[in-house]
Amino acid sequence: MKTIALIGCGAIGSSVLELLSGDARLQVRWVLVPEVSAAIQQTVDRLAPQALILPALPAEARPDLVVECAGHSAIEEHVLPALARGIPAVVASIGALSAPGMAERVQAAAEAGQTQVQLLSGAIGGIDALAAARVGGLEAVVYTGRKPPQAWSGTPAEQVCDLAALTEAFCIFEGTAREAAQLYPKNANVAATLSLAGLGLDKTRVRLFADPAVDENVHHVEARGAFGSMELTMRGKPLAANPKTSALTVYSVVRAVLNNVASLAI
Ligand SMILES: NC(=O)C1=CN([C@@H]2O[C@H](COP(=O)(O)OP(=O)(O)OC[C@H]3O[C@@H](n4cnc5c(N)ncnc54)[C@H](OP(=O)(O)O)[C@@H]3O)[C@@H](O)[C@H]2O)C=CC1
Ligand SMILES: O=C([O-])CC(=O)C(=O)O
Repeated sequence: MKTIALIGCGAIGSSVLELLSGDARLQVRWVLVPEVSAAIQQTVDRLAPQALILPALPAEARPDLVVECAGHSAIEEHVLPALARGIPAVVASIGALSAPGMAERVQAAAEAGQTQVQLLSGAIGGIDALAAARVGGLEAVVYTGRKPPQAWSGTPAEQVCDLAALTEAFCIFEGTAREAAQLYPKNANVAATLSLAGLGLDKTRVRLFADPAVDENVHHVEARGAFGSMELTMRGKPLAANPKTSALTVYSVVRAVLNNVASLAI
């Protein structure tokens, strides 16, 4: 049986616990969160009663896999130390790698621990195709993210428009994937993922829209290069517990965990 340390127990983490509970091939033994709320305690009691809820992984703990679904700060706080100790990790908060030097630090920690960090595809598809296309050479990758106005609450979008009063789509951001990931840490992880798979954080063009006409998180990707071209639209249903986050992100985390314990991985 493989043991897991889950980092974060919010909209994604609690749904991941739900979907993994009862699988005899694995056990979530640690849930790492800054503070234990009553809601988290109840969720863990119900879905992973054997798990310890802690602010950090104890020095003697040795999970087979660390699963991050917490937020950008969790990379520095939990993922880097785990990798350096030789514990493999799967990561959802990919935008964290847009901070200066962070992608290099993550790689160096995995090398020091002789292990591997897997950047999850999360809410977007086509990462396999884009990463393969990069081998032949890419010319352009453009990402457009479109979410309902309330998904942008508490973000810098509030400084450029009145979200509640929008009657048509409003472009809240245009720039590079690096800038998008820094400005919108809870909404532009997909932009970072596409750029790390493809043309890089500084050459991937990004536009973000608050759009009252949509009730899904719509991700559109256009890429061209030596391979030919691709165009992809994902219409992700948001999680009820967090409208910023698409349900597919949960399934992507679960897929990665199950691939770790399966005899046949896909
Ligand atoms: N790759 C992708 O496609 C996507 C990636 N994401 C990433 O996943 C993250 C989580 O999303 P979601 O579950 O919807 O967010 P929520 O806000 O619902 O949950 C976040 C959880 O993580 C905890 N947390 C925050 N910071 C830390 C930390 N440093 N260490 C441990 N736990 C921490 C929070 O605790 P508390 O409430 O006490 O702060 C909370 O339990 C997003 O912030 C984003 O970075 C999200 C969507 C798509
Ligand atoms: O879940 C989504 O639709 C995408 C998202 O929040 C992100 O890219 O950070």
